[in-house]
Amino acid sequence: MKLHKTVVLVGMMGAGKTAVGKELARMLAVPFLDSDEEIVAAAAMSIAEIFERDGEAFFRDREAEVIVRLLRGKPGVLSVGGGAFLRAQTREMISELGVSVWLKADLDLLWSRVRQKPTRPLLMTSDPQATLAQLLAQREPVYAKADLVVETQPAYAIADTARAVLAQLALRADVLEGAST
Ligand SMILES: Nc1ncnc2c1ncn2[C@@H]1O[C@H](COP(=O)(O)OP(=O)(O)O)[C@@H](O)[C@H]1O
Ligand SMILES: O=C(O)C1=C[C@@H](OP(=O)(O)O)[C@@H](O)[C@H](O)C1
Ligand SMILES: [Mg+2]
Repeated sequence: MKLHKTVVLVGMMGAGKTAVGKELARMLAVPFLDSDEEIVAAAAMSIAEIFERDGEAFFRDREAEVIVRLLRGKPGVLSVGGGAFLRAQTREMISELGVSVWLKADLDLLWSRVRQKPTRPLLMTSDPQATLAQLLAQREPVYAKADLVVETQPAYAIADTARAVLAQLALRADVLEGAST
């Protein structure tokens, strides 16, 4: 298999972008990149600490820069933070240099995943479940602009979802050559 463009996984917090992206990169034998991990490593601070010290706008600017830098590298799998695709300029860069895949999940599944880890600053509210629901409603129309959509299901293991993404990519000869799925 030969990957011609970086595959960018977009979607809500808890959709599994980071977990599925790692597995997909392994299946494709290409590098795995995660914009959050890059920002955390460069800042030597957690995402929550960056939000607290420098604010969300600062984080969003760093996120946009990191994504463009990673897109210019050799093709791989790039999982971005849930808010990254909201920025029009970032969407344009992704559509120019990569292929976007929306990992779509419903509220119950997202909540079951994110409630276990209090690491996401946007959910540090008095009612994080309601906040998640609001963000999902606001963002779904934007995620729908992605090139491809893969629905994640509660019964799917990480590898099952990665295989579902691979099957979508295999339909696009301009993205992935020689897939036998
Ligand atoms: N079938 C599955 N698919 C994706 N993630 C899963 C699955 N089962 C459990 N998870 C877990 O859900 C959590 C959220 O996934 P993560 O990859 O961090 O999402 P995101 O990067 O989209 O916020 C992680 O702890 C991940 O391991
Ligand atoms: O949805 C968002 O705005 C965010 C999602 C997070 O990444 P994940 O989507 O990987 O959880 C992280 O970038 C930050 O907490 C903001
Ligand atoms: Mg992630």
